[in-house]
Amino acid sequence: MMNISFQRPPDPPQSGTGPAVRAEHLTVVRGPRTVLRGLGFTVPRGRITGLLGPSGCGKSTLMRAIVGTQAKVTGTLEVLGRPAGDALLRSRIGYVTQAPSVYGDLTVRQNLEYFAAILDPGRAAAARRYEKVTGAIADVDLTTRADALAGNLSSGQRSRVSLAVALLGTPELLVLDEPTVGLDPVLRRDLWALFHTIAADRGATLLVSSHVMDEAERCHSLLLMREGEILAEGTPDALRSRTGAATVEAAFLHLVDATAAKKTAGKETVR
Ligand SMILES: Nc1ncnc2c1ncn2[C@@H]1O[C@H](COP(=O)(O)OP(=O)(O)OP(=O)(O)O)[C@@H](O)[C@H]1O
Repeated sequence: MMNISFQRPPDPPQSGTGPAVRAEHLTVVRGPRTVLRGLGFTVPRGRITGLLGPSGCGKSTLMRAIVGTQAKVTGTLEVLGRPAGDALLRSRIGYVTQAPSVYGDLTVRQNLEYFAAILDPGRAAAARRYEKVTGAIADVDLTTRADALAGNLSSGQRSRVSLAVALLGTPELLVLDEPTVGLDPVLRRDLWALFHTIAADRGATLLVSSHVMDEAERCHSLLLMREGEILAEGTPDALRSRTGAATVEAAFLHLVDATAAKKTAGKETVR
């Protein structure tokens, strides 16, 4: 278990200039479907932004577009001041997919050493790599399991190995696709505390997706998504007060109803 206690999100220092991510008229087509439709939003730097919405609404597709691995993206998508997918962004972004990308037949340390050698190759860098790997393992609280085979870890522990890999490059932007899915409440709390430590200590920007609305309260700002569209963006407090709702989940439902009513009214006017 990670040795960090959770507190209400402090405001970390802002780093860089301009938003970490800026989208305008962002559209993504997958197969025969338009999965994201004309999105416009920003992700502030140095903060934790939650990308929340029900399963299938397009969160993973949006994250893939941001990290530059999604085809058929049109519109404007700027990441850390450059066009998404720009080669210069590769070392500045850490991306953890839903399926932990670790080698089950290597130990935790060997997994990290493998990726560290890609990022920082050569004998001369061996001491630096050792320090980075040891630090990343400690960051995700897996020091006591460093010599365990990744294939023998729980799914939550494997997710944390993936996160440690993403931390190796000291990324400015960390994109985490549903990192807490399937974790017990204690691990979930500890992982969120780790996200806050990363944002506060490194000034990193975190974009974290979840389909669980109660994770909203752990974020500095939110993007609420549904059916390929952004319903709203802002702080949890702002979203609650804008909708008069007591919780972000209630605010989400309010926005869903309001959007549906607007669409119906639009259709009636067109007829
Ligand atoms: N390769 C594909 N071809 C066509 N449609 C796809 C493809 N992959 C995903 N989709 C569709 O795109 C939509 C968005 O999927 P996406 O994985 O981005 O959603 P999500 O919000 O991340 O879902 P979850 O929370 O379940 O991971 C879904 O309706 C899905 O069926």
